[in-house]
Amino acid sequence: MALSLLTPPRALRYVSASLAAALDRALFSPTHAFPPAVLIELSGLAIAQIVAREYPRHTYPCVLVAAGPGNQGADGLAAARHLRTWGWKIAVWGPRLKGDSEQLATQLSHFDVHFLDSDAQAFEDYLEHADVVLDTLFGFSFQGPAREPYAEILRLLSSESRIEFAFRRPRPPIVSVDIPSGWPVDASSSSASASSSSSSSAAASSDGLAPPGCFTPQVLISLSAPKTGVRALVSQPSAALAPPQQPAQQPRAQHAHAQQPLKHYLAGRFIPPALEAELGLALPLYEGTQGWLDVTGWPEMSEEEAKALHAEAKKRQEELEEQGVRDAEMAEMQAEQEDEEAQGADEEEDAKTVKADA
Ligand SMILES: NC(=O)C1=CN([C@@H]2O[C@H](COP(=O)(O)OP(=O)(O)OC[C@H]3O[C@@H](n4cnc5c(N)ncnc54)[C@H](O)[C@@H]3O)[C@@H](O)[C@H]2O)[C@H](O)CC1
Repeated sequence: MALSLLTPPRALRYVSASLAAALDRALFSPTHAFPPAVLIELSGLAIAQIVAREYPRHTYPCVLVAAGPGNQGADGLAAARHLRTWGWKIAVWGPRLKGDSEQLATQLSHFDVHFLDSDAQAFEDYLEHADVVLDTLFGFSFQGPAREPYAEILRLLSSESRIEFAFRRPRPPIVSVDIPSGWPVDASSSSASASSSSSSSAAASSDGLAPPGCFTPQVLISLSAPKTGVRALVSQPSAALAPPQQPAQQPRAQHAHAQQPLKHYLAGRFIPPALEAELGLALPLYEGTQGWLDVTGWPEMSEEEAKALHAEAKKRQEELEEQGVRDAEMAEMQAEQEDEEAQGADEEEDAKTVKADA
């Protein structure tokens, strides 16, 4: 099959948790030299832009950010800072922030952000005020089942656990990053085979997509590449019917989130081409200057397409490297030629001076 990298298929290649972790390690390594804080900022900016696009401030003025203990929590805090500077009201629930997250929390403390107490009750109380929940609890390093205090937050977010609050405002829509928190990061092609990673005694979710005891988000933002654990969620038939480029803008009070088709975005436009080729990621092309891409309804890439893209990416990389070597050789030859010319001019000048002196 003849495929050109200029027109990659509108299809997605899923990665396992171990491949996602290998990608992170490579990006952070001296070879690629990305400090985690830089990638967290880039991810945070894209996440904030997507939240702003899907949930405009006039209708969804208050965002509750659930920040986990790892880098995903830091992504959420970076997004929170951007959203705050753009005018959203922000509350953060994040009981164990360390490293980059601690620094981001310090930054946020100067932006009039409301930090909730670390108990689950504080989170539950604030759910009544929030218009959107940004779920940045766990990313690809999650290994279920969730431990407290996170397990209780996941229970609060799962629709079935909200029945007792039916007389209150409906649960706000949830934006999840990489993997809805609580879901297994690695899964086969069917949601039925996804093992419970949260409350093992909970019933299956009402939409049949989420593993038992887990919630289904309205928006999913995959960073770098979608993880195998979201296959079933992303490929649900209603997702394919979602009109592209149309944000979900119903007022919060009427937000029938359970019926909303999932919006799926890809962000993380920072993967060096050589690394993409090396890991066989077969990433789609981003548009213009945007750091995110709406991939709602995109099907899974076939093995054949992935192999063809991988081969082409490798070939292109080799060509770039060869071109680089040729450019370097040309530059060296040019520099040598200039040196020789300069030396010749000096000798000519010296000869003239000697002649004049004589
Ligand atoms: N290349 C990229 O796309 C980038 C993605 N980024 C984001 O980073 C996360 C992955 O970050 P990492 O720190 O490796 O892991 P997590 O955020 O998933 O959290 C690990 C953290 O959670 C604890 N933990 C794990 N399982 C449990 C559990 N069952 N109960 C309680 N706690 C648990 C664990 O101990 C750690 O403390 C990725 O998803 C992206 O969101 C970066 O921005 C960089 C680039």
